[in-house]
Amino acid sequence: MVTALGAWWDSFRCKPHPDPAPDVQDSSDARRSRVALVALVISAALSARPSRAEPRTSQAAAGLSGRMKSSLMPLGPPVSRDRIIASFPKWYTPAACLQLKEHFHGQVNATCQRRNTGTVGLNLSKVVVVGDLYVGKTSLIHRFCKNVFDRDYKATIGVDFEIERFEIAGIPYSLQIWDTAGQEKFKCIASAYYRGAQVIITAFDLTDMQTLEHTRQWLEDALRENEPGSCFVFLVGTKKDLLSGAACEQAEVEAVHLANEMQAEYWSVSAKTGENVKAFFSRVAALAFEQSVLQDLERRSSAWLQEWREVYQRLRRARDPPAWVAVSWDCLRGLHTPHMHGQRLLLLWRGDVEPGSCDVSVHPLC
Ligand SMILES: Nc1nc2c(ncn2[C@@H]2O[C@H](COP(=O)(O)OP(=O)(O)OP(=O)(O)O)[C@@H](O)[C@H]2O)c(=O)[nH]1
Repeated sequence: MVTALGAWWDSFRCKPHPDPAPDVQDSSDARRSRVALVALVISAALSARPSRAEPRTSQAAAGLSGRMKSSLMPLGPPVSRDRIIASFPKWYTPAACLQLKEHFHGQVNATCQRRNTGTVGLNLSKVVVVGDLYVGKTSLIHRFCKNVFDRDYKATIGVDFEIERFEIAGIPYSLQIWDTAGQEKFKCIASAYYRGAQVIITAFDLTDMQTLEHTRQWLEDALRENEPGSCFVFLVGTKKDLLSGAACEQAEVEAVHLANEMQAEYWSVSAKTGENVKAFFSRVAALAFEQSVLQDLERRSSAWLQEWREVYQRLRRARDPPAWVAVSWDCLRGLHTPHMHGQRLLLLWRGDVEPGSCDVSVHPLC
């Protein structure tokens, strides 16, 4: 049935429809003669089929069944426990943070619970770490990704990157973390990798306030390669373990001031002791994830609205409106809109549900 609907939809979309005659019996007649109610039955096939990979149990995943869930799960081992983010990680200081919310956006929560996140452009965010040489960029990344600390300095040549997997609100998500060289002679190589960053981390050494000043230039260079307003910016003071509490607080006052100027979120960390490192990257991941989901929802909602408008216009003009119309799965969410009342039709099939992964049937009730 799905194939038949798909074929019909192709013909409905591709072939020109006759223009409406002035006295054409349009959908209002259809409305009078037959109010069609449609019931969708999405069959138990959803839950009956075995999943490809058993996901890690999490709150959001627990209520979901079978095929749809598994199609969103990555292949490979489950993410480690400390990469599972169920609630929104907190800021370091409210004096310089990107947002004060303690929960995921309502729409993001709802989308994740339905497992209705898209797949394109959502599963991975690019993070670029910049700053002077020797401030501790590589050490910060290695502490987080490998849980190691090397006291010997080895300069980064050009760039390097790590991919770190998370599960956020039940959805698999990864950060691609780019470590760039701080040495001037490698700057032109590194800057070629700034493009497409969703997050820019500007690092400085808390024991060397000159490196804080230089973060302005690093940020400017990184932003130049990206769309205005498209990146989250973090300012990170490293080597916290080398300062007394009072000295750290003093350095932070200056750093927070600059962070506000840069519209950045501020964090103090130590790669040596690991202090704040996980919390920091969890915050980065959660903010990037939330933004990706919201952007994806926006993209998709404009796509389905466009599609629905097109279908609706054609139906209004059609001499002999079809009994069934195939529209995208996302259009289902528009069914309760006033546009739909009295339409004798409906729907359902969308390309990104795997063919055969669920049975969908439509029952006109009267
Ligand atoms: N005590 C202490 N030392 C640190 C910390 N982070 C980094 N270091 C040391 O600082 C030095 C420089 O660290 P790197 O991570 O290599 O610095 P980098 O910013 O990546 O340097 P480039 O690759 O040249 O840009 C190394 O000797 C590290 O061991 C820290 O949190 N505490």
